[in-house]
Amino acid sequence: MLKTVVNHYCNLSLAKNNVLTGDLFRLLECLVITQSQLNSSSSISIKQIRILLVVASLFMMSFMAADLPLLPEQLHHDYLLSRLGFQLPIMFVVFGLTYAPFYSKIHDQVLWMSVLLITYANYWLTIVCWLKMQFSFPYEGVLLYALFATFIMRMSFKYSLIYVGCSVVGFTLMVTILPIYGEFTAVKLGFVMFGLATALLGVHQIEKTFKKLKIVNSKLTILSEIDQLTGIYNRGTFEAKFFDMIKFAKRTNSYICVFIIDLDNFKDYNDGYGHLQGDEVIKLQADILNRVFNRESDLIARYGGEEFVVACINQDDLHFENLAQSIIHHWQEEKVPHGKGKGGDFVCCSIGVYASKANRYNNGKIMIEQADKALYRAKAQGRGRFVNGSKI
Ligand SMILES: Nc1nc2c(ncn2[C@@H]2O[C@H](COP(=O)(O)OP(=O)(O)OP(=O)(O)O)[C@@H](O)[C@H]2O)c(=O)[nH]1
Repeated sequence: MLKTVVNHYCNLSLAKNNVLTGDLFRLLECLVITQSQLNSSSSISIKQIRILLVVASLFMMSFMAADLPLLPEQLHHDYLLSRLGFQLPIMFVVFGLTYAPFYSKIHDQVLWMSVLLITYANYWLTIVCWLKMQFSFPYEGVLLYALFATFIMRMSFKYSLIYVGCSVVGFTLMVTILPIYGEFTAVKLGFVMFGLATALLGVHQIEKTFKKLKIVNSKLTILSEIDQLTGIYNRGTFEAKFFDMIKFAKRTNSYICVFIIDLDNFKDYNDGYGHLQGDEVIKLQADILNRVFNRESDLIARYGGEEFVVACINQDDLHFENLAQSIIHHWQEEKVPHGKGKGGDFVCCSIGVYASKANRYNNGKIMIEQADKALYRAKAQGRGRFVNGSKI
């Protein structure tokens, strides 16, 4: 793809027959476009912005080496003044601004203002070159700056529109008031307008695609993290978040409590009432857990089938048993009939609890194993109860 774009642009450059900045300019244009296409799916970081500013400054300096031998000597002073006295310092100022803590909030505004100033410094140079020596300074810089700012530096569509508008107005006034490009004025004006409009369209397309990607991405995240039946976390998400909880508990010397909750005689319930009705009971279990564990830090997940897991963090281990009792109590209040099975009259669950301070000997895996053993005991003791594994 890079090869196709380069070929296309090199052919264009030959056709245009503009000499001052030469093929280097065109090659950079190609790279700018290709790079933008490749990078369009991610947003730009402050570190990348700094690197790009350095790259842009280096390119600008290399253009000077290419441009100066082709310019009449009488224009060297103005050329250097525009590049070294104005354009480069603007880039240094932007570079410095990136260190401000609020920079990411003003990136778009800083970008469009600085690129517009650089563009107008180029217009000033073009006018001076014409007035002093009737020298037609090429217009490619206008396109190059626009492409760099919009695609590579990721100016938003709104600011790209403002920038392109201001840039086109300035260029149009300049080439219509002064006959810098003579009989080619209309062609060059058309080329600049078409080039900038293309850039604008490209930014619009990228932004649109980006928005769609974000929506799809958030949907995918929900699908991969959440259990579809109950709307609570799935096992994978629980394990990832539980790992973070353990680290936090170690740092703050807090207690962590793991509850493993399993519906009693659920096979019988399914056999008697059907799978769809069984699903409703599973949803109710999730609902009860949401009611009992309502702190932001509580982790509630469906561990698999009719088994659930909850992890919570606390400064002491006193109230964990109350929470387990509260789950049983909620089921007793719900009075969901279980008459068709060999279990009790109403649906209930068994719970294994394990509370401990997290440390080297008591990591997440061990805590879950201990809670699981406690659950096994609760089942063996007759179901519809909890067993505190930390007290065994
Ligand atoms: N309706 C429904 N049933 C499920 C789902 N996932 C697992 N099950 C059922 O849950 C039942 C679990 O049965 P068992 O593991 O034998 O346990 P149990 O009958 O609850 O007995 P105890 O755990 O010993 O009290 C099986 O019949 C599974 O088919 C689900 O998503 N929906």
